[in-house]
This record gives sequence, C-alpha cells and structure tokens, in this order.
Amino acid sequence: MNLTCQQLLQNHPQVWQQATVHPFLERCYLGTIQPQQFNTWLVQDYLFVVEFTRFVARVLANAPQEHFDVILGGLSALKDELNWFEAKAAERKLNLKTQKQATTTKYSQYMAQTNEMPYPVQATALWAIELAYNQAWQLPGTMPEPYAEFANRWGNRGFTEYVKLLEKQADEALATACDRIQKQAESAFLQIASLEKDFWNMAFYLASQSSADNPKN
Ligand SMILES: Cc1ncc(C[n+]2csc(CCO)c2C)c(N)n1
Repeated sequence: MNLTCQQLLQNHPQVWQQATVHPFLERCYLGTIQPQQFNTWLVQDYLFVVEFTRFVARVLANAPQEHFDVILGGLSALKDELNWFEAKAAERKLNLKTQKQATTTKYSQYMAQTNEMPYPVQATALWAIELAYNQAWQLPGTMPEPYAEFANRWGNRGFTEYVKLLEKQADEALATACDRIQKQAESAFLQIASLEKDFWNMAFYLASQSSADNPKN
C-alpha cells in the first residue's frame, strides 16, 4: 500500500465532510451565530492552539531536516496566531484563563499521544488539522463581518499554499512508511476528523443547551 493524503480524503469523504461542514459555520455565514456560541469557540480554540503549538514543536523534533523550513514557518505563524487570539478575546472582553472543555482536553491529549507515534503519522496529523480549518472556514462562502476576518485568516491563498506544503511532506513521509505505520496514519486522520466534528458540536450545543438547536431537546 502506498498511502497519500488525497487517498485519505477520497476513502473517507463522509467523515471528512462532518469535520468541515457544520451548522456553527453555516450560522457564521448567515450572521446568526449567537455570541455565546462564538465566544465559547473562540476561547476553547485559543486553548487548543496553545496545545497545538506544543504538538508542532514536537513534530519538528521528529522531522527530517529537509522538512524543517515548512514546520518552522508554521511555528513562527503560531506566534502571531496566539497574539491575534488574545487581541480578539480582549475586544470581546473574554477571559482566556478558563478551563478546557472536555472536548478540548480530549483533542489536546490526542495530539500528545500522536507525538509518541512515528513521524509519518505526525506529519499526516499536522496536515489534517490544518486542512480541516482551511476548508471549514472557506466552504460556506463569503462570510459577513466580524466572521470574515476569521474565515479569511484560514481560507486565504497563503494558508492554502502552506497546507499544500504540509501535504507534500506528509506524502513524502508516508511513501517510505511500512503498512503498519500507514494504517496508524489512516486512523490518526479518522480520529482527527471525529475530534474536529466534536469541537464544533461543543461550541454550538454547549452554549445553547436550552435552545431548539440542541438535538437533545
Ligand atoms: C479545533 C481546531 N482545529 C484545527 C485548527 C487549525 N489551526 C490550528 S493552529 C492554526 C493556525 C495556523 O497554523 C490553525 C489554522 C484550529 N485552530 N482549531
């Protein structure tokens, strides 16, 4: 088996769709997302990105030297990203020193676990996590402000190119990986898709437990 990132997307279209298409994003597009829903997402995503930064640093530590440029570029962008999240939270008077929700904890733990796996698995995971946002924020179409700023941040051409470079590096790493490691990479892809879906659900439903949005009602 010679697994590639494109094959993962082709083999699991439904799982990937659930990771990247969600009523949370549709409501941003329509401008009808509730502030509590958006703010929950914003704070939890900041907490996620802090852990993601640790994850990327550890991927770098495992990467072949030829892959340093792209990963170091990503790490340097994360510095800006964290500052930007802090600015957005301050505008909304949100407290970032809050506890992680269960899903954020689960996702953080999963990234730490992936850091114990072989490099091809980590490179695939890094690509999948970045691609999820690159697609999710673009798919609904042009969003109104204040959500356009968020959508453009991860939907812009520069970020799309960066995700393509991550894909190339993951493909290179997968090309020489044995079957067992390729299977691990496939399950990492599936796990990430599922955690992405959970993350949207967390923000969308937790903030509206008594509303008609919640399928539990
Ligand atoms: C749940 C969740 N999944 C993926 C990302 C994607 N992501 C992580 S850090 C970053 C900035 C640039 O590297 C981006 C786009 C996210 N933010 N939150």
